[in-house]
Amino acid sequence: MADHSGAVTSASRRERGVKFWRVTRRVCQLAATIDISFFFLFLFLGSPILAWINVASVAMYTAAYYAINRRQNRLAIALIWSEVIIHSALGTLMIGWESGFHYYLLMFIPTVCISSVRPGTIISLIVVLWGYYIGLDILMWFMEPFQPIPSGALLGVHLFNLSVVFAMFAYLSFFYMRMVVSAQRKLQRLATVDSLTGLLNRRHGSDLAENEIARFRRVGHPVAFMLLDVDHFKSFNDQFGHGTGDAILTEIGRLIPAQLRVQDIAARWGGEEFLVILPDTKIESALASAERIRVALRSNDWKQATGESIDVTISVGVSEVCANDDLASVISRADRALYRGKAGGRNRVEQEGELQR
Ligand SMILES: Nc1nc2c(ncn2[C@@H]2O[C@H](COP(=O)(O)OP(=O)(O)OP(=O)(O)O)[C@@H](O)[C@H]2O)c(=O)[nH]1
Repeated sequence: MADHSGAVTSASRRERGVKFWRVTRRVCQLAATIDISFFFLFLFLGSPILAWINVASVAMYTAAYYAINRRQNRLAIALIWSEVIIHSALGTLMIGWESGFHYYLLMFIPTVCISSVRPGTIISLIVVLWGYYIGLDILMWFMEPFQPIPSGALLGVHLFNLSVVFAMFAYLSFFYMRMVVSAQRKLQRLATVDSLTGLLNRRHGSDLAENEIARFRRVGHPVAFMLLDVDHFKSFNDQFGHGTGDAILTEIGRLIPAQLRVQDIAARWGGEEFLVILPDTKIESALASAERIRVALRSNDWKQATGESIDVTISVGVSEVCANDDLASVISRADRALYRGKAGGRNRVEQEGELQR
């Protein structure tokens, strides 16, 4: 089987990138809105310089927003970094460390970590940020702010800045958590599901089959197995092409579970071979299920599913787990029954040991 892991990794990286830029665009909108409210607040407080700094900030966030829309991502990042670095420094220098403008610098830590840059770059950026933050802190120990505002207003600005940074941290953490959970789900799906049929893949099917055999040993509830194989499948490939062959397998992946109970487990076992595990099922009921599947395939509208006027049939071998069975032995009995079905003319269900139909 071809190794698609490289393609999968780059696809998930691309998707992570798309989400990252979507969030960054939202952050630009939010930051611009906050800066507009700061403009009016500082005008009200009689600090026109600080008010006009916020106008410049709104312009930078708007430019960054449109840069992301035009996929000029480097420009967008440069604008956002510059805005936060300059604005937090100017706010601190003008009205003091207590203004809390420096908290915005801390936002870079999660932002840098969830962007797609290399670990070495992340560490360097965080070290530079740390130096800048500490430098600003030390500077403010030795100098008075250029344009102090009344202490009540200073407290208000401090609390507002602190709250915004809290909210942004929460938002980024939530976004990151959602990204991790969705990546985990995708990986789990890739590791357990057959991409063509949507059924479980062989490895996961084997694991669940082993579990059922272990459960049989523990509690003694019956477990039945079916091996299903498409008849003359090669001829469909040869006559109509691999695409039609794939469409047949996909349709079978839809038809088999439709005939099963929720607790039954269907897996793609090989190319055109499927395994069904029926927990709490004696062989008689398993034969009835197998027969239902056989009839459902036989009477399916294959023209609609594949675009070709074809008849698709399957042969099925059924076995039931007995004492001292392992996966190999119970599958091998189903396989022998399946082989008898093929030898007996195909399109039939066979039980281990004796002829069923
Ligand atoms: N289109 C398609 N073909 C597959 C896939 N996996 C396996 N095959 C083909 O399935 C065919 C299986 O052929 P055979 O093992 O000879 O079996 P058959 O033609 O079904 O004959 P019987 O089982 O004896 O009825 C081979 O030609 C494989 O190339 C797949 O994912 N897609």
